[in-house]
Amino acid sequence: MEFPCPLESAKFIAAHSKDVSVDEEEVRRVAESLFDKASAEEFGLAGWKTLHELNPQAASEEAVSWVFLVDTLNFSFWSEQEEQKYLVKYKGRTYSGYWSLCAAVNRALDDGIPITSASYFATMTLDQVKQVFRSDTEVPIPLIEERHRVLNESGTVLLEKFGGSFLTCVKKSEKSAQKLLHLVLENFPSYRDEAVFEKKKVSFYKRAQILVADTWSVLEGKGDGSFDDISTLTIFADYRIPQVLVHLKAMKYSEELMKKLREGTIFQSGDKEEVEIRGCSIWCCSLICEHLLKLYEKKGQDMREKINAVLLDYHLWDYARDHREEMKDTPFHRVRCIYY
Ligand SMILES: Nc1nc2c(c(CN[C@H]3C=C[C@H](O)[C@@H]3O)cn2[C@@H]2O[C@H](COP(=O)(O)O)[C@@H](O)[C@H]2O)c(=O)[nH]1
Repeated sequence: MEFPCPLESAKFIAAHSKDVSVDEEEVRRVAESLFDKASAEEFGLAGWKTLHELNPQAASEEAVSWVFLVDTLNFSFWSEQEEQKYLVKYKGRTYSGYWSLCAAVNRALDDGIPITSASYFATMTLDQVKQVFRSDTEVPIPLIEERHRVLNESGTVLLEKFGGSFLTCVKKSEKSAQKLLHLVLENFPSYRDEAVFEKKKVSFYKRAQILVADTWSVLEGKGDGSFDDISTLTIFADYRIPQVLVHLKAMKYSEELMKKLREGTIFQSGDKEEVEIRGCSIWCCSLICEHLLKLYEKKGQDMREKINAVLLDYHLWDYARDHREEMKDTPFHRVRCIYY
């Protein structure tokens, strides 16, 4: 099975894109604005645990299983109306979007449901999935049937090929992020996030790459998670990163695309506009990373251990979370799919 490289795909898409463009001047400005932040503690790997209370704080096999379960379901949390959305209350706080998924998982674990165990989610019924991911509003979690299907599929593969444990799959990657990425793509079909653009097969692999990144983070970059090639991953092309890149002016949409987005058009996975938005986002962030490293080099600092697409992505994603209000006039693209 052959898997296109997401970075090469992104370069090709950006070179042929009609409705989305990367502004090199603004990319440079964004890199400069990130310069001081990039050397701060919370920009680093430790932020994954210290900044987010719902993430596992351990680096155990159970914590790795939590990451696998969550990233298998890490897609499509946006709601048609901002005020009518899926929410989950957990330990006195109300969570939305991606964090509502994590809250529901932790709520299930507290209730004694072994939701992170492959032998459980391989044979979960639709009703059990509805119960575990029940909403605290009238709005259910989107794509519940697809979530049920990918849970059963992924759990079955884990049991059949990796003894029920994702850590076994991680160990087979022999501390290579690229090897783990390919093991995930070969074995778990729901992670094969690909499209055809200008007659060429292209890839984004958003969930597969974030699974590798979150595994690196939960293992704190140590032991089985000390991937020496982690910087070969790209950012994860979801629907928030493009929104924040446009907000920061590093990426631009044509008038007609902006109009469609403002109208709330729902695109299909693989549509030309969707592919251009996702490919240009990956390409734009690889340029921001490049500029950031150059800025540090000029200062005689080698930051290759500290700056990579994963940490830039985490930072931009958290930024988008913390700047919802300022970003409300910048639309995000809407696709209902299991890839992001
Ligand atoms: N590019 C990128 N996309 C990410 C994440 C995460 C969560 N990762 C965090 C978890 C632990 C670490 O601290 C990471 O920071 C979720 N998503 C995607 O966002 C969308 C949900 O957005 P909203 O509706 O606003 O919650 C949806 O497509 C989901 O798949 C990320 O990190 N990068």
